[in-house]
Amino acid sequence: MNSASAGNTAAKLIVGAAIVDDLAAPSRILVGRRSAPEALAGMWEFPGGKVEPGEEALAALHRELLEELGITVRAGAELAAPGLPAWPLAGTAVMRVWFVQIESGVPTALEDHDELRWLDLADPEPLRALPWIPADGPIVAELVRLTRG
Ligand SMILES: Nc1nc2c([nH]c(=O)n2[C@H]2C[C@H](O)[C@@H](COP(=O)(O)OP(=O)(O)OP(=O)(O)O)O2)c(=O)[nH]1
Repeated sequence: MNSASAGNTAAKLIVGAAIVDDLAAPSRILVGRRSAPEALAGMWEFPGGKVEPGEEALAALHRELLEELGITVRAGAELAAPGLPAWPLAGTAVMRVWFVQIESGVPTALEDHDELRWLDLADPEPLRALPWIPADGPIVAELVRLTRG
């Protein structure tokens, strides 16, 4: 069993994507506003979703991005939680996040989102100011720290 599937046995594993314009020199990120369920509607997130039983984390990320946004991506480094195997979310859920770059497709809100937005990483205030799912706050802070240069 590898570390990705091991993480799935202890807690519900979610995967998310920090979709950047260029993995080598990220200057913009694409974020999504949830349309469902009702409790999360209107909040912004890293597109992604639940890892299915027996599924590898990165395979789940590719599947979710194709289903939700109609894109294929190249995955880069993990946006890791310092000192933790994954970012804690509400309840027992945890999330692993990877930087990805679009390989094909035009991102479109096909399901789970009602708005997608590209935001500048060099001017992170509008990014920070979005009403994120509360658990994502520390992830956004780490994203800004890593990409600000
Ligand atoms: N995708 C995503 N989910 C997040 C983030 N932050 C956060 O707390 N979550 C939570 C919200 C949900 O409770 C859970 C992800 O579930 P989901 O509804 O996106 O999963 P899914 O697409 O597989 O949905 P489904 O099969 O249950 O319909 O993780 C985030 O940044 N991205």
